[in-house]
Amino acid sequence: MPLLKIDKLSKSFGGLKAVSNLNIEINDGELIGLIGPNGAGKTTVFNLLTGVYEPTEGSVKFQSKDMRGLKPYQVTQSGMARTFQNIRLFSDLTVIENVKIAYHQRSSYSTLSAFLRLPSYYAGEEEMQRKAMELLKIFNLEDKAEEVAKNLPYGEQRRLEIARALGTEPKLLLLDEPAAGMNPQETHDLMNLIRWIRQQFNLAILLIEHDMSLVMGVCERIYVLDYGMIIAQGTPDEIKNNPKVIEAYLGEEVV
Ligand SMILES: Nc1ncnc2c1ncn2[C@@H]1O[C@H](COP(=O)(O)OP(=O)(O)OP(=O)(O)O)[C@@H](O)[C@H]1O
Repeated sequence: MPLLKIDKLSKSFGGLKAVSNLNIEINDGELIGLIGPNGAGKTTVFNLLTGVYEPTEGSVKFQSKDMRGLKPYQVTQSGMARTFQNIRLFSDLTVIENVKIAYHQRSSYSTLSAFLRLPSYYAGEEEMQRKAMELLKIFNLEDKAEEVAKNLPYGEQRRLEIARALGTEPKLLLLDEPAAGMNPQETHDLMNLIRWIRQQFNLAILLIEHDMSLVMGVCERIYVLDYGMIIAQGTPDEIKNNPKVIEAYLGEEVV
């Protein structure tokens, strides 16, 4: 069984079919791209996967489990984490608190032990602090641990958002335009980071991105959406040379 199986998924908003008859499969550890013009339906796919929207039709199976009706926090607990096109951090909390919240979503100690401040609560807290610091080190943010998130430069906020998503220990990470607003050097560093994360954390990644150097550089397979429908899928080379994709999205200059 694939890690994720999207089967004939559709979503309508009134008369608009934002996603139409979508079929996608992702296996363990794959790095997959989802590209297409503005308004093609890419973020809607993420919202369908993460329980923000209910599908109009079709199904999503993740680790063989039917995801229908799950709330976003239940989707996170089941092992799928995401970042957002417009960064969504807890902007008034510190950097480390942002990551610890993610671990709390997965915490092993009970609410009762937290309430009663039992030893298991303190052990859990210490463990979380340690793990959160480790993550911050990986993302080169350990010196910023006690800074308020909103005071970080843009590129660091993006990295923190990815770190926080990883704190929930996902098997599938959904990245929505992680390179948006980054300069070429930051985008290049992000490319290496994405590759490294996949290996280090042993997870699959589904990446929405308009920066073609990033998508073509890291993805093994790419799905192309246009008007809510998949118009092509294949390796980066196949996608670059697909006439339908060139016409709908890439233009002549990429070829
Ligand atoms: N909650 C909503 N209500 C009504 N229409 C919506 C809603 N969410 C998305 N849409 C519409 O669905 C279509 C797909 O939008 P979506 O944001 O998924 O596209 P996208 O491919 O992510 O675009 P972009 O690359 O610009 O982020 C658009 O026409 C959008 O206006």
